[in-house]
Parts: sequence; structure tokens; C-alpha cells
Amino acid sequence: MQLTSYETASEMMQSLSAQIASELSAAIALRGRACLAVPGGSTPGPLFDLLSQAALNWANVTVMLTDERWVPTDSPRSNTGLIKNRLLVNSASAARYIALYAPGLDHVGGARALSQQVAPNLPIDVVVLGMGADMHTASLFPGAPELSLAQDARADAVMPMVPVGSDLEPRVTLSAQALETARQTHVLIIGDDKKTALAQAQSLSPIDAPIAQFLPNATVHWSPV
Ligand SMILES: O=C(O)[C@H](O)[C@@H](O)[C@H](O)[C@H](O)COP(=O)(O)O
Repeated sequence: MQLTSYETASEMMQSLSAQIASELSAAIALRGRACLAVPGGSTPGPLFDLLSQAALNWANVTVMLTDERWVPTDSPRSNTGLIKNRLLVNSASAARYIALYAPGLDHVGGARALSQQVAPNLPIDVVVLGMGADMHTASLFPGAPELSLAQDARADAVMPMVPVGSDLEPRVTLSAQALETARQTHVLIIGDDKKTALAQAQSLSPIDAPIAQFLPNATVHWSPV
């Protein structure tokens, strides 16, 4: 794991956006196309604002979420809303987007159907992971009954998940295998509570701290505020 600390979130977002753009350009130069997976939540909005303006051949980039809340895409809880408003704009509006939501299906049937769409795009070239203070990443939640299935190397590309002990909605998540096989892994976190959680995760197993599985190959980007 490499930890890069920044003084401010703004400095961190600029640096990470430039790194991602360069990694996607390199993937396009090598293979003609690139796949980018990004988190939802409250942290990455400013990263998306910058990345959407990056000069690269977005028509050859497939964008997907690392995980999605199982709510209609016009819900304020939908990560797709965030992606459409802040990433798939400017130059990045030319990118192809695979939404991790299927109207008319529940999160279990939806995960099965979406796996067929996601699998041909693997491996991911660049994944950005968020992390909660409980050490979840994507929607791999500690304590969830579905966690070990999503962490099985034979899991479908997209798996259902219901966070435990909260009133959060059901979700779908990329499987641990789909996330772990990414060619470049960035973890993006802000604040002292997440730095403490990161340190704790390094000595725990992925069952207790799902982020732990991805740290050996990750660059972690952290700023205090
Ligand atoms: O849909 C989501 O909530 C996520 O993709 C999730 O994994 C997120 O990255 C972490 O929960 C951190 O969330 P914050 O950035 O809001 O702290």
C-alpha cells in the first residue's frame, strides 16, 4: 500500500484526477479502450468535476459505479444521479455508462442481470474506492450475510447486498474479485476518522474489514479536510 497525504482535499482531487486521466489514456493507447469504476457517496463529487474536463478520448471509456443503492435513478440516494450530474458532463459526456440499476427487478435479480453487462468489461483499468469509517468499501459491508458470497472468487461480477443494522436500502456491488483484479486501485478518503479506520483495517481480515483486501495493491489518497 502506498499512502499519499495532501494538505487539502482540493489539492488531492486535482492530483488524483490527473493520475486517473493519465492511466486511462495509457490503457486506451495499449488496448484501444478503458474501463473506469468509481464510488458514490459524499466524497468524490469534486473529483468528478475535474475528471469530467480531462482531455482524453472519452468515447473509448466505459464508466461504471463500484456499487449502487437499489433506488430509482432519479432518487437523491442514487449514485447514478451523482455520476450523471458531475462526471458524465463536459468532455466525459462522450463516455459509455453502465448503470448498476435495472428498473422492474429487485436487487437480487438485478445483480444477476447486470453481471452479464459488466463481465465483458472486466478487468477494470482504474478503480477508485471510497471507504466508510466501518471499513466497508463499495457495498461490501462487514457483518452483512451476503458478504462472504460477494468475496468468493467465483462470485458473479455484480452481487446483491443488504447493509446490516441500518435503515439503508438494499444495494448491489461489484464483487471483491471484480474490484481486486483492477489494474490500478486508488482509495480516496478524507478526515481523521477514516485515517484511523485505514490503520485499523491493515491488521484485520477482509471479513471484518472489507477494504483490507484491496490495500496491498492500492494507492491511498488522504487529506485531513
Ligand atoms: O454508495 C456509497 O455510499 C458508496 O459507494 C460507498 O462505498 C462510499 O464510497 C463509502 O460509504 C464512503 O462514503 P462517503 O464518501 O459518503 O463517506
